[in-house]
Amino acid sequence: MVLTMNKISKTYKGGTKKALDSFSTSLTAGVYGLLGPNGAGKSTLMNIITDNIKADSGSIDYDGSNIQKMGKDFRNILGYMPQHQGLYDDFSANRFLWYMAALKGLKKKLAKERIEYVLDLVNLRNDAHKKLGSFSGGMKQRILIAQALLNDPEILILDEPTAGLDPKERVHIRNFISEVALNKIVIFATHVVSDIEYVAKEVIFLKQGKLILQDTPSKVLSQMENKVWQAHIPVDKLNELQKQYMVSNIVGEKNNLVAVKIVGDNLQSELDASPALPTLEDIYLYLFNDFNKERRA
Ligand SMILES: Nc1ncnc2c1ncn2[C@@H]1O[C@H](COP(=O)(O)OP(=O)(O)OP(=O)(O)O)[C@@H](O)[C@H]1O
Repeated sequence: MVLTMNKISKTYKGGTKKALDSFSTSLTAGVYGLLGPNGAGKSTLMNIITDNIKADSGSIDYDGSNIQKMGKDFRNILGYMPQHQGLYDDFSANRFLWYMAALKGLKKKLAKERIEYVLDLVNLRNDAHKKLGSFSGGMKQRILIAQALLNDPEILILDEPTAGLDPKERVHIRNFISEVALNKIVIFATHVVSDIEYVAKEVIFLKQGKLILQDTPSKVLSQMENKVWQAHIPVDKLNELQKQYMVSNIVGEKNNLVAVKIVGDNLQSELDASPALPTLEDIYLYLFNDFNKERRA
């Protein structure tokens, strides 16, 4: 089970910059967290893998076969949960899944089995006859993941599956994703770094269409030593500090002091700071904030 992307590039009609710029990687079973700010190219990449849009150049192979040539055979092993999927509010969950199963071309007997299976998997069996319009945000996300799993895909693509969820639902969904990922390639695109910190086998950072870093969370964290610092400063210096540095965390302390976590290069002497343990979120800020660019310039 290997999905290989070879130098994929895409510029939209009328666009001046590349939405994807020679993107290459190789994915095997497990969860890949796809991280990047708005406009980094995440949706473009997912739309190219799912064949919703065509790349200008480059190719994608699955187990050595070109996915364009595989055609329907590739679509049959793909599950996709798009970011903005219109839900049919008047449909019951059950009817929605039957409808999606028909679109995927599942035969009636198999569709019945799979619908029962996915309803159990996402813990919505008892709500299957309720209208989607009455579902909570978390239930809606779960039914959308369920439809992506109807064909038991080998490749599962999830575009912001935890958007708009409360912390409990969020933990529930991500645990569920790591469970189903045991024998699937899962691409999990998100802005919420903490969602993938604990479930991703590898994290892929995408910036302006380019892959800038891909590694296991622990290796990414270890590469970022000496980029995250902590200092204790008087509270009245906080505003000034935030104008000059990327402050990732602030905690009030006694005696008008605040403990701050700051992300950036060589801050030890400048700020009388000591090294702090980085989180993936700190690394995201380091890679995507403009403070470092300005400071390096
Ligand atoms: N249909 C389109 N036509 C023209 N430009 C587009 C189109 N879709 C995306 N773009 C541009 O391509 C670039 C990549 O966009 P893309 O939607 O892939 O990013 P993203 O990482 O998914 O962003 P977000 O997190 O906001 O969903 C952006 O500069 C965007 O403006």
